Amino acid sequence: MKIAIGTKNPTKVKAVNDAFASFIEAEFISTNVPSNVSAQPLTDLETLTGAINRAKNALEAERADLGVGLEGGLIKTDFGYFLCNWGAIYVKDQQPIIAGGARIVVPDEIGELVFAGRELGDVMDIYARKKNVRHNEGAIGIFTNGVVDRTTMFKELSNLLIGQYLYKQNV
Ligand SMILES: O=P(O)(O)OP(=O)(O)OP(=O)(O)OC[C@H]1O[C@@H](n2cnc3c(O)ncnc32)[C@H](O)[C@@H]1O
Ligand SMILES: [Mg+2]
Repeated sequence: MKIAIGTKNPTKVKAVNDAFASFIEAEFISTNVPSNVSAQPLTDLETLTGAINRAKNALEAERADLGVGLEGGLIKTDFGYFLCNWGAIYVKDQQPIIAGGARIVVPDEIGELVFAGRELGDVMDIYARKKNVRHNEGAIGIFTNGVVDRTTMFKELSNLLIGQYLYKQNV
């Protein structure tokens, strides 16, 4: 089976490889495809739509059997700004399989900059005085003191995806 992952971000690619390879034998290809939503999604619906679009676009771009999309966003609630993450598996002519990832609060100053138009990845680099946080521990890694990094978070999300995929194979 050929699996196309709609990103070149190493945290996402490693997460999907690690999670899926425990359960199915496949050739994994990572491919840069559009999410067809903004670079910085600001609602759950926009983030989820980005994940589904990436999965579908990856499948089509690579003529794969299965496409995977993972998307990160930031949402505003009455209790502050939260990281949000969504993922999708797309198989041709089937309803996408979807799953949500971890969400934690980030400081208001971060949320305000992102809602004013900045990308979270760029804001995090300035805030943490680091380079390329998005390809490493991620905002989630910074704000959990390294306990849960971006790869670990996306791996758990990928487990929710592959688990549902396997369940559906048997019904
Ligand atoms: O190459 P892609 O797959 O697009 O990877 P990305 O790091 O840009 O990730 P997303 O597009 O899924 O995330 C949307 C935006 O939110 C940022 N972002 C989301 N979660 C993050 C995190 O945990 N740490 C740092 N930046 C994050 C990210 O850098 C983008 O600006
Ligand atoms: Mg991006």
